[in-house]
Amino acid sequence: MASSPPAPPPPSPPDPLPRQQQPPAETAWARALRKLLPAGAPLPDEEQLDYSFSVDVAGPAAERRPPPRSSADGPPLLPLARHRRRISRLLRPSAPRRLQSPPRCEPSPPSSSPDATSPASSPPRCSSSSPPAPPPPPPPEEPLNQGSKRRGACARCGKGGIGVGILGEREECLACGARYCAGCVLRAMGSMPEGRKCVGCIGRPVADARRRARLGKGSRLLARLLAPAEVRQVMRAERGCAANQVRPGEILVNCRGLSQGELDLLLGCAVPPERLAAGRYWYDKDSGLWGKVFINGREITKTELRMLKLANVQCPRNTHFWLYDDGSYEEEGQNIIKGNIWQKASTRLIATLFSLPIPRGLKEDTTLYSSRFVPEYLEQKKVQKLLLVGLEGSGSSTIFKQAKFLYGTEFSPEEILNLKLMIQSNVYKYLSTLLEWRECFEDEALEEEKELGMSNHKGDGEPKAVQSTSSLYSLNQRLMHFANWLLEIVALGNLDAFFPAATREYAPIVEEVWKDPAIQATYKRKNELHFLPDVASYFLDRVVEISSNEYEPTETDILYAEGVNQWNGLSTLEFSLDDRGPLSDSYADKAGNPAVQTKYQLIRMNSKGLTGGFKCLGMLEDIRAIIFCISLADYDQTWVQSSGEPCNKMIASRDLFEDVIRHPSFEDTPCVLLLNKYDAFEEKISRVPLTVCEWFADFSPVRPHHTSQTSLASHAYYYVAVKFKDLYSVADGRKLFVFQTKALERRTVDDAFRYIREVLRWDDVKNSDAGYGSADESSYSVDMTTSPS
Ligand SMILES: Nc1nc2c(ncn2[C@@H]2O[C@H](COP(=O)(O)OP(=O)(O)OP(=O)(O)O)[C@@H](O)[C@H]2O)c(=O)[nH]1
Ligand SMILES: [Mg+2]
Repeated sequence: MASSPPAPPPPSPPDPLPRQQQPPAETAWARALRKLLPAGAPLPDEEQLDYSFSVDVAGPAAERRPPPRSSADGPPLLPLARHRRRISRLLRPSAPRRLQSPPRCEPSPPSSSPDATSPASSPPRCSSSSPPAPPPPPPPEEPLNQGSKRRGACARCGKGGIGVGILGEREECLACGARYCAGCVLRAMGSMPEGRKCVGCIGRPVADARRRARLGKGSRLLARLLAPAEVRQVMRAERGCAANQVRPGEILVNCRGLSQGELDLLLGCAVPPERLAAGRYWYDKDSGLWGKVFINGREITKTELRMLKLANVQCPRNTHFWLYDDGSYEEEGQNIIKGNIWQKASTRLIATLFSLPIPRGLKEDTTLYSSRFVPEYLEQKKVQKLLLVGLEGSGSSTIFKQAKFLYGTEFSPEEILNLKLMIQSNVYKYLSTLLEWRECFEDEALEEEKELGMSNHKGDGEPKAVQSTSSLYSLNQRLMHFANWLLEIVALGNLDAFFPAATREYAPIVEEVWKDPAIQATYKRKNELHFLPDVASYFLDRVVEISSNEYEPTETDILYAEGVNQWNGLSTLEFSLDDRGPLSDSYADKAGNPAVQTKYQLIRMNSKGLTGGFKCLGMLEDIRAIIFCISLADYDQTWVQSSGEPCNKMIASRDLFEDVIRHPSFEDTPCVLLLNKYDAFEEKISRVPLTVCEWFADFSPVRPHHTSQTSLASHAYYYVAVKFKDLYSVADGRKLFVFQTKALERRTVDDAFRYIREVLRWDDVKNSDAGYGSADESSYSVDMTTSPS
């Protein structure tokens, strides 16, 4: 898909003929019939015509989609962008009331009558204020003469089809494989209660493996025809409906078909296989591995291969391994143990993330390691593992990257390439956020103008002035085309399929959109734009440069890029803090003995990796400290929970924090809370009161007149820190260590790690019963101004 993206501006469906320009129906029938009959033969009466055969008529498209209406008539009938705009509004609690006024286009509930753009059985669509009368519901339609049609022809209307886009796209029935053009797909598939199936195929299974792989994945054609919310509904139905699930007899395990009970058991287990497809499987009871695949004489799956690569197992093609139940492996017949795939905790963690099984009791049976080869884990005893977590956008990856820069580990070419690709595709995410907000602001401006016009004409008896259709936030038509196309791709979650492969091609138009006065006016209101990171303009300003093939991210680019790698789940970094970097030369601490170098392993896990009941956390052994990162500037931001409900982002962070610290694996693990983005917090606090976050509702600083912004920020910072400390200690009197960072400033990150080192020393002393910890805990705070205790 990425290799052949559509050229911008995206093809819009060809404008249908206005009703009055259509040829009369009789003429069209007559012309079509004349082609079929011998020359000179008389035409039969209309009553004798067989209406079921397909005729290539230019007119019907006009019935499906009415001609574009002028603004005076009201909004167009199916403006996908309007749906998106409402989503943005949902996420914008501070939206002015007038924005909540009756939307111009509401998705109607499934039972409501359809509008003129769709047949009666099509999914709920946009209703207009005065929809034309709906056509009678069409009978279920079977694909016509499929066999006799040309390859790629529409199964309903024959060759060309009506409304086929420039791309000539087709939508395929998942059950029978009949393909329909844009003009016919909704007629042939109706309301798609089981997803993309002809009406006649409803209830039939999806047997073909290729089609099964497409279940629940959107298509461009559908995105053009339906609103994003409708597409999501269809995709949900496609994935979830009973008829589309794999049948037990189709799953052959060790040559035997499963029973319904066995299948239920499989799907209901703790780690059910995702996208289970029909086929022959094997299951190896000893190793716990299963798949279609050659370990212990069997070929392994792609995911397992990926996992083995991450575990640094060299897997050249056609190599045959023998894997023992303790995880050690050798090449078949060689009798030399090459390693142990479960040896590293990180491998076990990765396996969990991939939902792969891990042999039980491995932890207890330490003799397993020593019996075969010299264990690396003995080395790990010296390594202090630090788990770095935080909600998305909190700055944890920036802290991780700063540590990498600070403590001397270079980014590998592969990592840099990953970052490059990430930067390139992020530009499109930033632009799409701006485009969504532009729509909101445009509507807001037009509504305001309308209200103003109405109040000006109140009582003067004059007819209402014609409402303007453009505002400061309006884009020209060409850029609008691109904007709509981009937003549709984003709404479908298909962005990664298009970008960054297509970035070079689109860079000039992205630059044009970014520089357009409408987008610049939108960006000026960046304080209102949720989901737009501060770094958006930094990258958008250089979109042409960063989209080129030759682009090499600079150190600042790497730092500003959101994330560590594309996969962005788990990253590890080993370092030694006592190694003096250039920044720490001036550091006052001379107490540490440079000869004793403690090694640290920083394990950064993003919040997505924490999903699934936090089971991954249990896989992490010997975590010496948790570093939880929170963005202070999030107190007025909105976050969308996994349930789809919007909530305050600080509260979402608090909930994640609680989940992590209350995890049984970390009962005795010290925790350091990094309150990050203090720079942004300082700038924001005088503009937006801290009390907008309901958790901070009782924040009432004593504010003498001369109180500066800085001291207000520091008051607020202490208040937030104490809130978290109270939360932490409430259960069992544990002490939370808090430190303030501005992750973009390297020195603050260096200070944070040195503070963490002090915390670990304090914890060691406390645990060794030397009475050190009880003496004076706060003496281990590096700086009272940053570390409230
Ligand atoms: N102003 C400011 N911006 C920061 C700070 N720390 C990080 N950022 C920016 O905030 C954005 C998000 O930071 P990340 O480090 O990617 O956040 P994260 O926690 O890793 O988020 P995910 O990678 O999405 O899980 C990036 O654009 C950073 O450049 C800070 O201290 N101040
Ligand atoms: Mg990030």
